Formats: sequence, C-alpha cells, structure tokens
Amino acid sequence: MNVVHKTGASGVGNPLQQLAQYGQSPWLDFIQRSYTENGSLKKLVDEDGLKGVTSNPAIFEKAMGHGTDYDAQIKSLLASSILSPGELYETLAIDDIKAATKVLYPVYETTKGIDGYVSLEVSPYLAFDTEGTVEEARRLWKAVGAKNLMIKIPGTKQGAPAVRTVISEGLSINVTLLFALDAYKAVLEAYIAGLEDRLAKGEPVSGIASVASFFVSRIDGKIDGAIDKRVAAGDKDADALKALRGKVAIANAKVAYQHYLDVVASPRWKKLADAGAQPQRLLWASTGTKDKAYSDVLYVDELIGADTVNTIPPATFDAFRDHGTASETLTKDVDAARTVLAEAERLGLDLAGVTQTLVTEGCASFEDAFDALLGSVAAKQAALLGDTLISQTVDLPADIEAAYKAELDSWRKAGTVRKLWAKDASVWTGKDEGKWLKWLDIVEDRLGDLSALEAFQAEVKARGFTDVLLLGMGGSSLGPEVFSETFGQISGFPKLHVLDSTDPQQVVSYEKAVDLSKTLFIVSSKSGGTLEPNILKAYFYEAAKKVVGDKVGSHFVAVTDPGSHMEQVAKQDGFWKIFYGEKQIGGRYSVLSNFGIVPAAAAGYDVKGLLESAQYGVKASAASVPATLNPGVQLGAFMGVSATKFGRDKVTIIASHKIYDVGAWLEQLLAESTGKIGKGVIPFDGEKTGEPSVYGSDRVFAYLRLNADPCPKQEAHVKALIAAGQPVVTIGLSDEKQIAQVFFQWEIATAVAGSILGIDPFDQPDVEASKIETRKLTDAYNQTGSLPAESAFATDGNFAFFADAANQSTLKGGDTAAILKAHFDKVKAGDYVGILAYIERDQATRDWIHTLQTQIRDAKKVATAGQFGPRFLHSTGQDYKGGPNSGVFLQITADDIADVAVPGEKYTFGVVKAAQARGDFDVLAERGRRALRVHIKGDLKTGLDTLAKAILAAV
Ligand SMILES: O=P(O)(O)OC[C@H]1O[C@](O)(CO)[C@@H](O)[C@@H]1O
Ligand SMILES: O=C[C@H](O)[C@H](O)COP(=O)(O)O
Repeated sequence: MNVVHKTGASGVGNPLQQLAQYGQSPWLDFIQRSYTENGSLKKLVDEDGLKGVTSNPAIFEKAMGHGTDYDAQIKSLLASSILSPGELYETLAIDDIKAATKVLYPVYETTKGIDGYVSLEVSPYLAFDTEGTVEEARRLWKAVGAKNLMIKIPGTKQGAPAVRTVISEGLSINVTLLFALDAYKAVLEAYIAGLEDRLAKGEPVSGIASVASFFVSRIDGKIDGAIDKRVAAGDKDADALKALRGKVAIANAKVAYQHYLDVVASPRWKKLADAGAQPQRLLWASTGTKDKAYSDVLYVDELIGADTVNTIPPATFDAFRDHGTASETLTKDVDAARTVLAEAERLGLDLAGVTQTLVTEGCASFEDAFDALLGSVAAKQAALLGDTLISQTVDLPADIEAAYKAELDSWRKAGTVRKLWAKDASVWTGKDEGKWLKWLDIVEDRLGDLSALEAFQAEVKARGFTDVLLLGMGGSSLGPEVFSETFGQISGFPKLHVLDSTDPQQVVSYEKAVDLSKTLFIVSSKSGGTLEPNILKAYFYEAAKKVVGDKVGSHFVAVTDPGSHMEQVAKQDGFWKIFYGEKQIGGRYSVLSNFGIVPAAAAGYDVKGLLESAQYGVKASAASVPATLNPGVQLGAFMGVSATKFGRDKVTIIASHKIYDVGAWLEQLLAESTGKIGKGVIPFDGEKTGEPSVYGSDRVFAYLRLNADPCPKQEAHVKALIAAGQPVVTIGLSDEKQIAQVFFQWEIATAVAGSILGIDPFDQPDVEASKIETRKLTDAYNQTGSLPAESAFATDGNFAFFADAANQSTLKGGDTAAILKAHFDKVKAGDYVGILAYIERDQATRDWIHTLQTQIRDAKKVATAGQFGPRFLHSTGQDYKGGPNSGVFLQITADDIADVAVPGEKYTFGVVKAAQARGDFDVLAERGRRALRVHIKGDLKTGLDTLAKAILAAV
C-alpha cells in the first residue's frame, strides 16, 4: 500500500480527509503486524484521517499465513508454552489488535469514542451459535482489554441475539456479514434492545459503540453474474438486465441507510440518545471493486453520507486518495435506488435469495480462510517444534489416497474435529459417546496435579521397595506394561512387573520373581469389579501378609474409579493410598490418567516428561487443527477409509524393538473400540515382518519407528511394502518418551476411525457377554464343586478336541491332522487366524506363538494373531467376537501342573482360567465364529511342539 498524496501531506484536497466534511469516517480493512510496527498505520491516521481498522479471518490469513512477520513471536511463545495452533493464532491476533488499538487510541479520544476502533472477529465457526458467540465475545473483549476495541459478530439469525446480550453487557460491537435489509433491521433492533436492557438495569448507555457492516461489492458480484448468464443465454429482458449491472448493491445500501435515518429519528431512539447512546452507524464493507469494468473507487464514491463508515481495503484506499471524489452521494437518487431494486425484483434477480446465499457463503468462506490460517500456523508450529513432535507419513496407493483426502476434506468442511472436541455424540452414533471423552482433557488435568504424583514417586523411592507388582487387566495393565517394557528399571526405584493372568503357573512365577516383603502392590481396576484383579489382590494380600504381617495394607495402593468396590476393599484393608480414575474415561483410553501415570511414577519414570510429550500431541491434534492437517484425524481416516471403502480392515503393527510393546496396548484400543456389530478394524501385533508377497490386500500397516534406533530389517520390509503399494503409516519417535504422544494420537485416531465405521467406539458389548458366561461357570463351580461336564468330540494322543455342534459338523476325521486340516481349510483370502492360548505367558511361549503365527501367515497369506488368555479377553477378544466374522480361531487349553487356591473362594485360579476359556469359546460359537478348541494333556512344552508341527502340516 502506498502512502502517496495527490496534493501533499496537509490534507487539503485529499479526498480521504474530505470525507469528514460529509460525516463519513474512513476505516482500513486490513491489519498486519509489520504495517502497525513500522509506523505505516499511524501515518494513515496522521495524513489521511484514518479513523478505524477492521480485520476478518481472511485478512488475518493473508497477514499470518504468509511471510515471516510472526515467526519470531511464534518461536518465543513455543519456547515457553505448549500451545495449540488456535491458541497460538489467538495470542498473535490479540497482540496485533492491541497494537492497533494503541495507534488508534488518540482518534478514539479526540472523537470522544465515536471513532478510533479496531475490530476483532469472533471465530467464524461460531456464526450459527448464539451462546458460543457470546462467550467468545466476552473472552476476547477481556483479553484485548481496550476501550476502542469492537468485537465483530456475524449478523446471522443466531448472531443477532448474541449482539443484544453483549451490548447489554457494555461491549462495543461490529455486526458483520450483513447483506439483506431484513438482517440489517434485525441487528439494529438487537442493538437498540441491548441498550434498552441496560437502561432497564439502571446501567449507562454512553460509551458503547456499534457499527453494522453492510456488505456491498459481493452483492454486485452475484447479481452481475446472474445478469451476464441470462444475457449470454439470449434473455428477452437482456437490455433491462444489463442496465442493472453494478447498480443493485449500491441501491440496496442506500435503502438500508434510509431505514437507519428513520430509526434514529424515532421517539424510541431519541430516548436512548437523550441518555447518551450513540447510534449504530452503518459501515460499508466489501468496498473493494471486484469487477475491473467499474471504477476502482465505485463503492466509496457512491456511498458517502453522514454518520457512516466505509472500511476500505488498501488498494481502494490508495485509489480513493488518488482520484476519489468526496461528495454527499448516499442520500442522492434514493428513489432511483428503490426503482433499481423494484426492477431487479421484476426481472427475477432474486435479491433475497442472493443475500441469503451470500450469508451462507460468507460464513463458509471465512471458515475456509480460518482453516487455511490455522493450517499455516500449524505447519509453522510443526516446523519449529521439529522432533518434539512425533512425525507421521502416510503412504497410500492413488485410489486410497484420493478417498482419504476426500474424507479429511469432508471432516474439515463439516467441522467434525471441533464437534469431536466438543464431545458431541453425533460424531458417532448419537448415544452416550459424549460421556466417554474425558481422555481429551486428562493430560492437562494430570499436568495440573504433578506435585501429588511426584510426591508419591519420592515416597516410593524413600520406602526402598524393590518391586512394584501391578495387578490389573486390559486398560488397567497394558499401559503400565508398555512403560515397564520400554523404560525398564530406573536406578534407585523398584522394578515394575505387570500381572494380567489367572494362569496358576504365571501367578506363581510372578510371586517368585518379587521379594514380597519389599514389594509395592498396585491393584488397578477402573470398575473395581473385574474378577482377575480382585482375586489377584486376594492372593497377594494373603501372601504378603505372611511376610510383612498386619501392616500389609501399607504395601498396597489402589487405582480405581471413585465409588467402586475396589475403593471399598482398599479402605477396608488399610491400603497405603487410593488414586482415583475418571469415570468418564473407559479403560482402554485411560493410560494417560492415573491408571498409567501412577505405576509410572512408582517405577521412577519421568512423569512430567511423559505428560508434556503427550501434551504436545494433544495440541497437535487439537480442535483448532483442520482435519486435513490434524495428525490424529489423519491416522483415523487412514484406518477408517481403508476399512470401509477398500476392505482393508486389518491393521498390522510393526514397531521398533525398544518400543515393541506399544503394539499390545494398541491392540486393545483398536479392537475393543471398533470391533462390534460385525464392523471394525482388527489389529495384528506380533507377526514378524515379511516380504510383500505374504500379505493380502486386506491390510494396512502402522510402523512405529524409533528414529534413533530403527531396525534395518524392518526398514527394508516397510520400504518394500510401500513400493508394493500397501498402505503404510509411519510414525517416527525421536525418543522413547514420545510413546505418551503416540498414545494420545492413537486415541484420537481410534475415535475418528470409529466415527467413519459408524460405531460407538466407547462400549464393549461382546466382552461383557463372555464375562457373563464365565461368571455362570464359576458360580456353578462354587455351588457344585466342579465345572459343568464337557466332552471332547475327538481325542488323539495328548490332544482332546472341542467344538460346538455347528463347528463339529464341519471337522471331519478323528485324528489331529484331519481335524486341523479341516479347520484351517476354512481360511480363505481376507480371513485371519487367531491362536488363543490359555497358558502361562513367558518368553518361551511368546516365542512359540509368534513363530507359529508368522508361519501360518506365510503359508496361508492371511493375517494372524497369537494371543494369551485371559489377557486378550480384555483386548482383542471384543473384536474376535463382535467384529467382522473373518476369524478362524484355534483355542488352546492345557492341564495345569499345579493349581493355586484363591483365598476366600472355592474355585482356584485354574478353575477361573478354565471357566474363562469356556466362556470365551461359548460366545465365539454363539456368534457363529469358526472356532476349534484343543486341550493339551500332560507336558505342556511337548504338547505345544507337537501341536505346532501338526498345525504347520495342516496349513
Ligand atoms: O479396569 P477394569 O474395570 O478392571 O477393567 C479392565 C478391562 O476390562 C474391560 O472392561 C473389558 O475387557 C476393559 O475395557 C478394561 O480395560
Ligand atoms: O468488515 C469487513 C469485511 O470483512 C470486508 O469488508 C469484506 O470484504 P470482501 O468482500 O472484499 O472480502
């Protein structure tokens, strides 16, 4: 923008200065930091008689979204705080507005509060939200804290009542996006009513200012477009239509001004004026000429009149200074203006429809501009934060990429990310999903309670515990397990062990692995009613009591939701501490709440560092980050679109060795959240990476890569997968602590994928079903002393085979080879195989199962899962029963070499495990799954080896 005067700095002959003679105030429709800082804005005030400034989302997009004006401040803000792009934008915008209000303040003073205003618009996302607008207007008003601020509010149906409310509270308001006379009348009415509300409350009406921003050029843009089309089509009224080109917008504005004059002359207004009220002036907005055929000062020249404002874009400002004509025009030819409007109506130009469209388009285009602005702030932020943020790269074949991008764009346009953050259940099935979203806020909440967590950590250290034994299932155990597997033992702190099994051997192994006299037990159960943690607590409480005596309670800590059965137990048994969870967070979303953080603190991990890393992730996927750039949403769309549109519903997890256990946590999150009503994405962890040829076209791949220590073999495999056209998302971590960020990113992604799948990602109906079956069996045991009888449909050596009638009928032949062959022959392309083993989970059995699943995959070219019961029941079990019916399952049970009693119960751990396996199997069968159970008698190792060979022969 130039500051060149036609006739010198004195202002004599400067048309901009001359506007004052006609009662019009020129404002500038532009703001930019460098422009304010380098004195250019002040120069316009001094030399051109500039009297105000307006901004809008598109203007800020131009200012902030490009160039380097804001980089230094962004850098310094990011050095001291963890902010979302929305928070960052707002801080920058508020600073700009504050700086401009300082430059304009002398104008405010000399004009006694009539001019000198700087406008800041509420978020364009709130254009149809009265309450949201009111809240945001109050917040911004306070944040800027300048008398010469105007909050800009769209004059929509929902905006008008907001205007009345905030005017009644004494805020100065610029009502924007007015195109139609009726809308203008409504906001003028809202202004007057707001002032009357103040009078009624006995509050002053002086010192409050308002303008009604009536848009001009956009109307001609639309009407002229319609005219041109009709003329080109040979309309019979072509000449009459052509005569209206470039006339309708000005006529509309002139008629609006007549309404203003009528209102300010009314007795109703006089009363307010006598009390010191200022009229709500009409402000001509959108006054840059868009059609080059017209004068570049058309919408200034033609709209000059008393008590009005014209907010002029820079180029028009320069042009008007150079060759504008200041003269009273607004009240000229009003009858002609009315005739233009009548003529437009006669010719069917539908001004009402056009103005309505312009409101809708205006709101949408400000939203688009805001999205672009926030997107560029997000991109700048990501570049500056570098590897503080985990990286994410999505490699997709062209067809999936197109659908993925379209999905993200439709999320952006519909503002679905904001709805998700606003906990709006309509993002999913519209049931009670909104009540399960506290995990969105939990990181901030936990960061706010760091001192309590750190004090606990110091106490644990001071008490000299050697071990921490966590007893819990699923969401209460898998997060702590990731921490323990990733960070190991920290010097000076106890070693963290996680027990999530009812296998008697495993219970005993864990007991032997710790020094009971120096162990801190964490009993972890959100609901407090889950069978396993309750019986494990009973067992270890008794065991520890034998060693530490009556003060055993001081070795126990509970993590549970308020009011749970576990809370009562903890109180009754004198536990050292009780840490509470949030009822509005489901187990699998609880890792960043006390369920993950308390065990992490006990083990001496850097809780603050973990939470802060997570907080960077929270901000990177915040409501303000448009879907197209929002990593959590991108990840969710990657899975959701691949599953629903391309039949790629299997997420294969590949993780660097040091962070391998994230896969187990991820399995629960994805499977329990999405696998239901026959839909879902099915996670596969634990398969060794293979050549592209062993994978079908039913998969996507998630590669969690520790950038400092990638495995060359995994790297090569992933590269080959991408080259082969498999969909791959690569998530890069610069250090292990970033697993906390990974957790949050996948939580958002899972919620997003759930939305795309059209399910409720926060319930787990089929897990509940097998819990009920198990409970029936353990109750029966308590009554009768034995589990209900069952009979194998075939036995062969040390193997006994069980199946429901439907499956049995398909499994011909009496020997192991024939049965397994018949079972695995059912596997077809797009299916998966699940080996579900109710045996001790130790290194040897884990190696066994992972080798076996990989071998089956290579033979059958299908996805394979290798799971241990009862652990997986609280994880992938939901998907296996409730998700797509594409699983072929082999359940493995075995004799227990020794059983272990559960204190206070008739049943033993062995009985519980057996009941769990049967409950699981019954529900699989009931859901029509292809399932076979093999029971191994005698020595387990021999049985497993023989079984593996038989399976390999069968596949
Ligand atoms: O923490 P709780 O209530 O003991 O539940 C353990 C696990 O059981 C489930 O409720 C069902 O498997 C999981 O969602 C949960 O993580
Ligand atoms: O308040 C100002 C308006 O936002 C601006 O004048 C819109 O102008 P445009 O139609 O040129 O975008």
